[in-house]
Amino acid sequence: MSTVDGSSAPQSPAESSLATSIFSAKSPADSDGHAARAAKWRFATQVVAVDSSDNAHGASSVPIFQTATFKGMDGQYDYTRSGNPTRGGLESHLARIYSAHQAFALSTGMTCLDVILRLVKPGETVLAGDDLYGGTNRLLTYAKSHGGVDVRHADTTDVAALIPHLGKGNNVKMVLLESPTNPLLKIADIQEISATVKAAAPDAIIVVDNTMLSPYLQRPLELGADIVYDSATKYLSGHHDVMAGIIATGNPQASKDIAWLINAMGSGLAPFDSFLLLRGVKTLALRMDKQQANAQIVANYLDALGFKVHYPGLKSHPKADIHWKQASGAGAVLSVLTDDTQLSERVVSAARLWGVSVSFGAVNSLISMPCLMSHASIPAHIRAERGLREDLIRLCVGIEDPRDLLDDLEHALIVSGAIVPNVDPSLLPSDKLAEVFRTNPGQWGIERARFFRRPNVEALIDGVSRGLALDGVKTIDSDIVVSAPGKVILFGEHAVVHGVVGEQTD
Ligand SMILES: N[C@@H](CCSC[C@H](N)C(=O)O)C(=O)O
Repeated sequence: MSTVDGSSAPQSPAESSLATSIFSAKSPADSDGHAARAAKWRFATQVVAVDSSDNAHGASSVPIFQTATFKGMDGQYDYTRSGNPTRGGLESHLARIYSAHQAFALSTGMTCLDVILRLVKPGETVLAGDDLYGGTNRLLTYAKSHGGVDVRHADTTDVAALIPHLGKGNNVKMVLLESPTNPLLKIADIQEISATVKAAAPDAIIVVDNTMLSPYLQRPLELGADIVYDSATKYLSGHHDVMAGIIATGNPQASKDIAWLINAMGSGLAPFDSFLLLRGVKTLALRMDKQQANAQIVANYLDALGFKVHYPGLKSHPKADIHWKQASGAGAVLSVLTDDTQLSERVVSAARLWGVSVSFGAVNSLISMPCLMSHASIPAHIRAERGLREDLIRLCVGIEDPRDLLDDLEHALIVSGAIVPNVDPSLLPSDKLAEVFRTNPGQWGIERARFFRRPNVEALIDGVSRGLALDGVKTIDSDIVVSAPGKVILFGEHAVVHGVVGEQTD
């Protein structure tokens, strides 16, 4: 048969019986045991293998049904607030990767928490951790002041600390956990807490905010949680180009309640955002592997310099054993203390490749000061009570070349005065130390300085890539009092920096 241009080349797709057999757009028949084999696919395969068969034309990507309404009275869909095929395709995919009874896509992580908190009635109690995201704390505070819910906070790294709150009189209806926590990377034993709570308060719901690790690294539904939620703005989407949240439920009752609330409240994710999120989810495993390898390198580097680093991938983490019992990776968020708030502000303002921004989980690395940004909504006296220090810096590691990340971070540490390169004060008589600072214009406002011999970055990277834990280089702390002419002005959540930071003179 000749084609439009007169050539005799066969049409594509070929007009043959083959088109009705092996090229069928429908998913392969189960007669060949495909479903059983697919059930064994590993996570990195599952996230990519999106079932897009539920569409009229066999589109290999789930189509965007950018519509608010659907015609007729007896179809599967009538109104996108109640359901939409694009969002449905995303939710079916997410239910598979969470191994959930059902999954729901919402507009943000906080929308997820708002929906979940509505399962708690006035007079009932929510027991939450004492290190948790600022927005979570804000919403819990509102539920208490305006919803009549009794909200209590306890140290979830210590299961025994929860028990006094679980007595019948306390009417605990929900226990809300993060692990690792944002931003102190504290670890809660999800399985032990679930078992302890269910024994003391059988009707209580265990809810886990799993945003810091995603279902790739931690699966709370398999550890006893009833409901898991993620800010999908973070690792699930991975590119900071969509706001979204995911609720995954572990049982039919939770699914029924959550589905009812989302429809009633209209908090379902829009069709185009559902398409963007589904697109991002496909590379979750690939991105997270690279991001957490980079995070381990950065954590080892800062640990080697003698900084106090919070990261479950470090042997020094107090609850690393609990973490590795329930998670398969350390994640890509770490936090570090400089012992000096103004010094931390200078470090953050001197970073260039590390973007000064809230949020985490994207392919580009971010640096922030939680007390001024993501956790600014927690009152200062409560931050202090909870050990959330003003000088804390949070690092959210992306997929860049780790050498560039370390170069940029080290530059910021040097020009801010946090570290002094290649100076070993044990070789200098004490009266020479002040001279060292006077000749290093970046050494402004430092009450303490760390001297270090720069770790061998290539060895550091090679070590992490070969799974070796590197011992840190020795550092020497010296207490030096130096005048502090530098100024850094920060407004609210964003570091708006005005300051003059001297150039490092070699
Ligand atoms: N202005 C926002 C700050 C968002 S913080 C986002 C993310 N959860 C993080 O931890 O960085 C607010 O006030 O919530």
